[in-house]
Amino acid sequence: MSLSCFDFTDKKNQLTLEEARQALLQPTSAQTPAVRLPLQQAAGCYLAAPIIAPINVPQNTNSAMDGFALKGTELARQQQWQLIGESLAGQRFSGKVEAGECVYITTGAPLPDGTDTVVMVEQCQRHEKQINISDAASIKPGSNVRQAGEDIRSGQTLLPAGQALGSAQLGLLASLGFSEVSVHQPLRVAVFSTGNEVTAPGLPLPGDGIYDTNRFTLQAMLQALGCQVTDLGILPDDLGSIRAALAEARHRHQLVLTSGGVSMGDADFVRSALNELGETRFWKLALRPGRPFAFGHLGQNDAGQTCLFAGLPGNPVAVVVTFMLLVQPLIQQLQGCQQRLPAPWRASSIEHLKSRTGRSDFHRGVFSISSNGQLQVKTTGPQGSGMLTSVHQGNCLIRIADDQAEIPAGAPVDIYPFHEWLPGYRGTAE
Ligand SMILES: Nc1nc2c(c(=O)[nH]1)N[C@H]1C(S)=C(S)[C@@H](COP(=O)(O)OP(=O)(O)OC[C@H]3O[C@@H](n4cnc5c(N)ncnc54)[C@H](O)[C@@H]3O)O[C@H]1N2
Ligand code: MOO
Repeated sequence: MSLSCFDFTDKKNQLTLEEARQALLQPTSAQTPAVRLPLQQAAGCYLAAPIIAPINVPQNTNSAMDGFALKGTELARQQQWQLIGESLAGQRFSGKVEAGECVYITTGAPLPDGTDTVVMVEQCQRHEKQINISDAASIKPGSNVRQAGEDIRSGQTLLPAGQALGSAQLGLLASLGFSEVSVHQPLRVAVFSTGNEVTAPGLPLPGDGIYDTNRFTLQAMLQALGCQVTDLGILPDDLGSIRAALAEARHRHQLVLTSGGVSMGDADFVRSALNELGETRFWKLALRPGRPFAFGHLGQNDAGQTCLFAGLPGNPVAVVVTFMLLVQPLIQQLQGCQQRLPAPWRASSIEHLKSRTGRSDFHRGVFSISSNGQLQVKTTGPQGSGMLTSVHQGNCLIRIADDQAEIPAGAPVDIYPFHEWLPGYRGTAE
């Protein structure tokens, strides 16, 4: 559908999740530039260039155990060896080992010339310079040895451009000797909450107030995606204040997120401010929770770049769901992530689930493996979009698709596991 002729007042003409994703991702393919960061600051970032291994890992063929290094073919025909020296991790034995000789070796030390096998100390008896191995014939030549380059070969393309950097990848980079890495610049994202009732935690709660939840869920999710986040506090329901704050924020950020004030109420000014400063690309989704969701841009920032904008709904669960399904893929694309969105899993629904055709419902669910090994799912209970405990108690979203009015008990349903979809996910203690 053409977005320029999209009728925002037409209730039937809401974008499906897939249409919204397409609209979010296509026109905004520009990725953040490459920067070099120390490994300690690169967690969550995406590689700007492939990583080619400059060395073998391990560098040398070395011992996997503390023991005695010898020539493996000798094990079949003798039980005694002459100890001629030692090879320690960081201090190798530089001589050559001849027939009938062995060298004491510690884990990680390079194998001396003339040896290819390590026998663990537990399998040997030592008498001065003589080493006896009673059951030598049962030990396989080549045992307890790690070959040079067996993990990473010099010249190998180890990681592709666009790879997300987590603990394993940062460890691999360090193992190759890199102290810095070229990544796409973390996206600078500003976060506001809006609403006269919204109260900062730590302050007394007014009689008609509600504590601000969304700035904190949003910041945690953004940080887990490696973004550079600015917390810009809470804005009142006032067009002038919202417009001024957004106009200011666009100069130092590439993306601005707000929550609340994006629906149909008299105090919902976010879209008006968006239209005055820049443009609304789309608003309103066939999605629950998450129907009021505005996406567009706030005009250009100081560097002449367009500052993108997403106005998320106020309800705390709608914030998490729309972030997971829409904002996250946008951020990943902007930060240079090459990985595709994970495919949903198929699980059997334990419960009868109801929805309405023409929109996608996302319930919070708990998946598990049944006694006969089948993936099954049930909801967390009541599904109000203000009930954030449902996200804490769940481990997935259950999707009741646009063309489904119900899911009978026992029928298959798509689920979106939080460990793949919810940035910064931590499970319940159970
Ligand atoms: N006539 C209509 N009314 C509503 C519609 C609609 O389409 N037509 N949509 C409903 C849906 S669905 C949602 S979701 C909400 C979202 O509306 P807004 O984005 O304008 O959000 P608010 O009205 O400002 O707030 C909704 C709800 O969330 C609470 N809230 C807001 N910000 C925070 C925060 N930072 N932390 C915690 N809780 C927050 C707020 O107090 C409200 O209870 O609109 C429906 N109405
Ligand atoms: O669609 Mo609202 O986003 O139910 O919470």
